[in-house]
Amino acid sequence: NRLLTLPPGPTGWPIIGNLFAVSLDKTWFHFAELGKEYGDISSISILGTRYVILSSSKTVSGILERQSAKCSDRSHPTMAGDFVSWSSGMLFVNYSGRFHRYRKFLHKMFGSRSSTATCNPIEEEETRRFLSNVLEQPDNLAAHIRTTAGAIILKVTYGYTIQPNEDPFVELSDRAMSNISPVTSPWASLVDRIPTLRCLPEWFPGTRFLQDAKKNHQLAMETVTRPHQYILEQMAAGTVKASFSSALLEEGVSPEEEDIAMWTAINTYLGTSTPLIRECHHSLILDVFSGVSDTMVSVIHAFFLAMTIYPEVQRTARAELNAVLGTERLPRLDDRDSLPYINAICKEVLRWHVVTPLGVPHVSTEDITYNGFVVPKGSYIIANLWSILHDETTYPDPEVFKPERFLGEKPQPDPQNICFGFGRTVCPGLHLAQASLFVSVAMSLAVLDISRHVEDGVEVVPKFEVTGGTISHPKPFKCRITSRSTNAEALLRGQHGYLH
Ligand code: HEM
Repeated sequence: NRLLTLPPGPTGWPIIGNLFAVSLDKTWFHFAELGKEYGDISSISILGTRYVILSSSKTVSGILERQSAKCSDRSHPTMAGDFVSWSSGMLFVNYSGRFHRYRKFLHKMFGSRSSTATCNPIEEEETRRFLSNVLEQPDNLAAHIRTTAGAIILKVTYGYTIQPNEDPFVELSDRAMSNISPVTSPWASLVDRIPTLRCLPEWFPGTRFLQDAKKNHQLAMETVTRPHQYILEQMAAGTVKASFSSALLEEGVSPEEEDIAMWTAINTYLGTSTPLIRECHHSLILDVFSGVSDTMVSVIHAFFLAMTIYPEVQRTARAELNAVLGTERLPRLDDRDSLPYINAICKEVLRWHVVTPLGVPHVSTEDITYNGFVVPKGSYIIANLWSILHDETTYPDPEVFKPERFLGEKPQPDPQNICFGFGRTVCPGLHLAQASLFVSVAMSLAVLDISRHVEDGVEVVPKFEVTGGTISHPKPFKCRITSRSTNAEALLRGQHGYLH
């Protein structure tokens, strides 16, 4: 149709297009500017690839949701996928039969609030352990958050309890992820563009990264197969604990399904920690799985930051906890429906600090038309979640942490419908993530007092600053954490029969 045009955007140079026009750091701010200048659907081109940026709920719903069948593919980076051997990873498989089976398995286990309910005791137990550790060593908050996120997901996925120090599985995945340099090297982008370069001989100058990639292959495969082996051994010995993997394998699966189950499990474990996602700009940096960049770690950290900056929110939350639960027990996941203010805090954390500000790019498998524009086949479609969740017409004073915006007669739109992505690739872990966040927030508020760090007798209000990258984290900040009351601490330690 001759009337259709590409979504508007800045004029680029021949061949390189807008290569040097896109800011690498916190690209979502730059894309938000594009949205203001060119409208809620805009586009740029880099080295022949078109990136279409959606900056409103309307465009996201019109394209990623209503035309989901045409735009649920992912990128297929040669280096990370074929070479370093993550090609079976969920974020790399094409929108195909294998992808559907991953989603089917994940949906079965985590597809609804009730199906994730089997994980509730794990979430509660690990959160109690987290709180005890924080009270013992409050200055190590960041490390405790990271350990807990890993502990929960390993137990949920494999029924495995991590060892307090130097756990072999954690160590293995950390090693695999930190060895990912061949994928992040600038050379990787060249191999992605010109896959035949992978055939260069080892003696060829500058090909060291190819050898490093080969070494990483072994490590990557071990990371995928070792936890799976652990489950099989536990099953054979009759000591297996209920988990995502055991539930799939105990049904009796064909070898092909077993392979899919193994990869689905690793997607859950590592994918939670950090989806391996392609950034959309020049150096084609891949933000990789690593304990450092982790969705749950990022959101729980943001909660502690918000409580430090906004003490009045803590006071209101405690009043609700006291009124609903009294002082005789700690909150549980069962209490979710009776604690509206705590739920509003969870929503506001997800809106205020957007963990994946640009989501995960979708790739179109055919031309898509929308509102007089054409999104050509093969385009990367990026939803600017940050722009949508910080749009001041939807969320007045977007930079202010205000849980009240989700209460009352006219609540503002629920950010959970945005921050987990859209369409057929919407985050399959969203129910698990919501449960984890609720239990951390409610139990932390019941047990801890989070206050500001005092320097020379003056309280320091931390700034809300975040890192760039596919998964954005709050920058390190100082806070003071103490026990809220001896009663709360006693409840945590089980003196009222709550701890088993
Ligand atoms: C606050 C926590 C989390 C946030 C903000 C988040 C966000 C996202 C987003 C935006 C996507 C891309 C959706 C799209 O294609 O539009 C995604 C995908 C994904 N998430 Fe999450 N996520 C979180 C927690 C989790 C958890 C707990 C799990 C594990 C069960 C998980 C597993 C995955 C997987 C496997 C994908 C890839 C889905 C696919 O390609 O089909 N995430 N997540």
